[in-house]
Amino acid sequence: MQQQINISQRDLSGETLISLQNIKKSYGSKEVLRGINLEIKKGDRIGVIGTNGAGKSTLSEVISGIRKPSSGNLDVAKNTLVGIQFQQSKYPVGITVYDLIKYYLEVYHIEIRKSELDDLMMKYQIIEFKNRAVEKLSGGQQQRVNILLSLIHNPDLVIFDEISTGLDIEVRQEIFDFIEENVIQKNKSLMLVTHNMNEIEEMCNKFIYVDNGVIVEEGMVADIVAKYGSVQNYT
Ligand SMILES: Nc1ncnc2c1ncn2[C@@H]1O[C@H](COP(=O)(O)OP(=O)(O)OP(=O)(O)O)[C@@H](O)[C@H]1O
Repeated sequence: MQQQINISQRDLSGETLISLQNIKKSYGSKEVLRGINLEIKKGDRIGVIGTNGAGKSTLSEVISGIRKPSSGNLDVAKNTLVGIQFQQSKYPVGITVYDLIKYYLEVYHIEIRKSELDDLMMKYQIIEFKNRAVEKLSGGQQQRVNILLSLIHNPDLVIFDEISTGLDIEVRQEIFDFIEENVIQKNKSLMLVTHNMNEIEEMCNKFIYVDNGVIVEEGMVADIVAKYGSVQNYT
């Protein structure tokens, strides 16, 4: 049977950036998303919780537009820019950090002064290895590059998938401060896929709990904290 997929960029009502209705995604015969309904509004910071294999990364990839759903409706408000930091990234062999960043700047037509770019690379603590090939970096160094690239075009919605993997405490704090300043304080939207409940409490105002390809619970982080003392106690 032919499944119906509708993906459209259009004017959405109010503050809605992205709307998913009955989104399903299968890999072969395996149905990984089984009917997701979700509305992402301007300023929403949604923590995505769930067990391994629940479908969280697949959902992130569908929302970012990089993976096509098998069926359902995906509406994106006109001119919405999305950024995504993947859990695992592979770049062309031999390309340097600096050339990769310059490539992203060109693709998004972003004009930035050399001094600004140096400041940014300093903040992410990647300046010292900017001329090294990306595949030669450590996991944490690559993660810093991935996070920088997910935010470089100043997206309306940014999706982080296990953002803290490989980051030491000091770099993590720098990056979280940058996100606070450039995403949270600017009332932009974010989705944070994580197994770390403290991160959800720190960065998110909403949460969804994904189990076996469906959202089984959703609500406000403040309500969870009021009821259970912390998000940690809720899960
Ligand atoms: N490209 C793919 N081809 C086939 N199966 C896939 C593919 N990507 C993911 N899967 C399968 O889909 C299911 C959901 O995977 P997904 O990565 O979306 O879950 P997740 O909730 O993000 O898991 P985790 O917490 O372990 O990262 C898993 O069983 C996974 O093996």
